[in-house]
Amino acid sequence: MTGLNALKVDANVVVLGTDRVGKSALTVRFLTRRFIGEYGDIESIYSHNVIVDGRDITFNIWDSPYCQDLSRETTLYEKRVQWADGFVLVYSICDRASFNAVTKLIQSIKATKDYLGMDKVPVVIVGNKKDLNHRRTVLSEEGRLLALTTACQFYEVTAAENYHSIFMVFHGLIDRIHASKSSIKRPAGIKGIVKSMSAVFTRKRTDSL
Ligand SMILES: Nc1nc2c(ncn2[C@@H]2O[C@H](COP(=O)(O)OP(=O)(O)OP(=O)(O)O)[C@@H](O)[C@H]2O)c(=O)[nH]1
Repeated sequence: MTGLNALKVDANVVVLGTDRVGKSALTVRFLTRRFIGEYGDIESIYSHNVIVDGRDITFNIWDSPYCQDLSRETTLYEKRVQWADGFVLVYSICDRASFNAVTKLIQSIKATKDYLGMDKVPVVIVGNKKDLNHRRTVLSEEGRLLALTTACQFYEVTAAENYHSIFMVFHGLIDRIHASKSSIKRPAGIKGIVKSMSAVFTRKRTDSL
């Protein structure tokens, strides 16, 4: 059973970014492989099951609208940070302000995690709307540098045109979530305590022979 459980991964992912950067487009593209032009202002949590390399992965994806004043919605914001195993932070390559907002979000996620005494959380930075290269105001190098200095992953994508790169975003994140979950040492349950106690006594008995 342990072997089977090791192949099951549950991942809570929060998608954040300023308005109109393509958060819903990206989420829906990953869930359905489709691009639907307009999505409305709905805050939703989607559940999506995929099997990759024999691993059964359940993504719970929280697509949430942006609130400029993070302090105004502190409780909800903290709730998201507590709930999340990982973040997808989206900006548009044609919108400098959305890129600056991602920089602020990284700092505020880190600060909230520290404040709540929680472990570091995996973050993927996504520059969307790569198809609008002629209107680009944020260089790829800037995204890459931000990721490098904040220990995040980085992708540039076009949610409007491409499924594969969106797939890479979520699967890159799941690998990191999996790694960070397996590195957390869980406190031994009662079974673990009984096991280690009996190991000590068995050793003693053998030692005294
Ligand atoms: N050209 C282009 N347009 C895109 C792309 N992704 C999304 N869009 C468009 O950008 C607009 C905003 O997309 P949404 O997915 O609604 O963005 P959002 O971040 O969820 O927006 P809010 O609901 O305001 O938070 C829509 O008109 C989309 O059709 C892309 O890769 N390329």
